[in-house]
Amino acid sequence: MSELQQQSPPSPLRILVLGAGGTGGYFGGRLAASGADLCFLVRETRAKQLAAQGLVIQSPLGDAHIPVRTVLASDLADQSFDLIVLSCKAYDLESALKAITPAMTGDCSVLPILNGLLHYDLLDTHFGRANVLGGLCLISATKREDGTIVHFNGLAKITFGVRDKSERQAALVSALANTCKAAKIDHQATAEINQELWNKFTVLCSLASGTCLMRSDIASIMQSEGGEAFMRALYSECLAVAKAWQQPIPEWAQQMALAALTSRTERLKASMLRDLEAGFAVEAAHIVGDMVHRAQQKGLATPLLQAAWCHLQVYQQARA
Ligand SMILES: NC(=O)C1=CN([C@@H]2O[C@H](COP(=O)(O)OP(=O)(O)OC[C@H]3O[C@@H](n4cnc5c(N)ncnc54)[C@H](OP(=O)(O)O)[C@@H]3O)[C@@H](O)[C@H]2O)C=CC1
Ligand SMILES: CC(C)(CO)C(=O)C(=O)O
Repeated sequence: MSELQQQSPPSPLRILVLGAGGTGGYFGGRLAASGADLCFLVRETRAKQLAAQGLVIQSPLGDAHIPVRTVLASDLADQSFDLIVLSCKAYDLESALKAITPAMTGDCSVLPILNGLLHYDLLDTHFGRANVLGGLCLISATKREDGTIVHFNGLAKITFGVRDKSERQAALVSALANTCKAAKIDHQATAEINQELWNKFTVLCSLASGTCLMRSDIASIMQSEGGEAFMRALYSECLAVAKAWQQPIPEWAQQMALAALTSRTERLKASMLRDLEAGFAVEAAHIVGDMVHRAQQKGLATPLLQAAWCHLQVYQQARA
């Protein structure tokens, strides 16, 4: 546990989770199951589903069937929260921001757990940088059509922290860490969230670009001639972008990333590929497009990322 957890937190934390999908449903469900003061902000179809059957999680870490509280955006105005966890897809950000705005009163802060970085500009503009924590999660999970949250492996970790020094936010981070601890959720309250965000952005962007271009998981890519060199070259392009943006990826994080990106045993694929295989919208602009644009702004050539970005745009055009 980090030094941030030493401070005295507001307790119990009143949490609103926007979205009860793969990530929000999993982590919010685990928190609710432990007795946390938590409510899901959902749309009508999901509200009906959750009212009828509760939140159902299928996971190697334990199946669960949890009665949960929900609220619609139209009924949010009179309720107050300490923390809003934002777990929508990037392409839903505009509607999500509109939905949570009535609840962003008093000392309430927002913790996004989306992949990527671009949403921070939007959130800072809407709610003020001092009210926006940094967050990410490591998990492979999806919401099935029947509403069940299916978690694919044993990894389910959430990482969060204060982006700038702030005692108020440090206390909130500390309270959230305690709440996660009580729910036995693997979590990390970090003083280095900006670095962690770049560590994840670079590995996720490589994984999404590589697995979406090849329409296959990492272990299969490794079986092809040049597959490992391809994944390493993709990651190198992302590392160069991180360095140019003054957030070089530390050696230990590079080693961990490369172990995952070149694993011969893990059938690892990005959630973006799962969405693409299902014919759904993808967060291409938010992840791969953003990395390419950041490279361009620093005068860097990223031919492999560019190929993935073109490929994903073509998918989106065909889908439209
Ligand atoms: N799934 C994974 O394995 C991982 C995903 N991530 C990242 O986490 C983020 C979320 O992904 P994931 O949880 O998979 O996404 P999902 O699509 O599974 O869940 C998002 C949920 O947000 C809800 N939502 C969107 N807009 C609104 C709104 N205006 N009001 C209320 N609810 C809303 C959707 O509701 P509705 O059902 O009504 O559409 C949906 O259920 C993404 O950035 C993703 O890249 C990160 C790590 C792993
Ligand atoms: C890399 C991974 C699986 C880690 O959570 C992820 O974030 C994603 O696929 O979206």
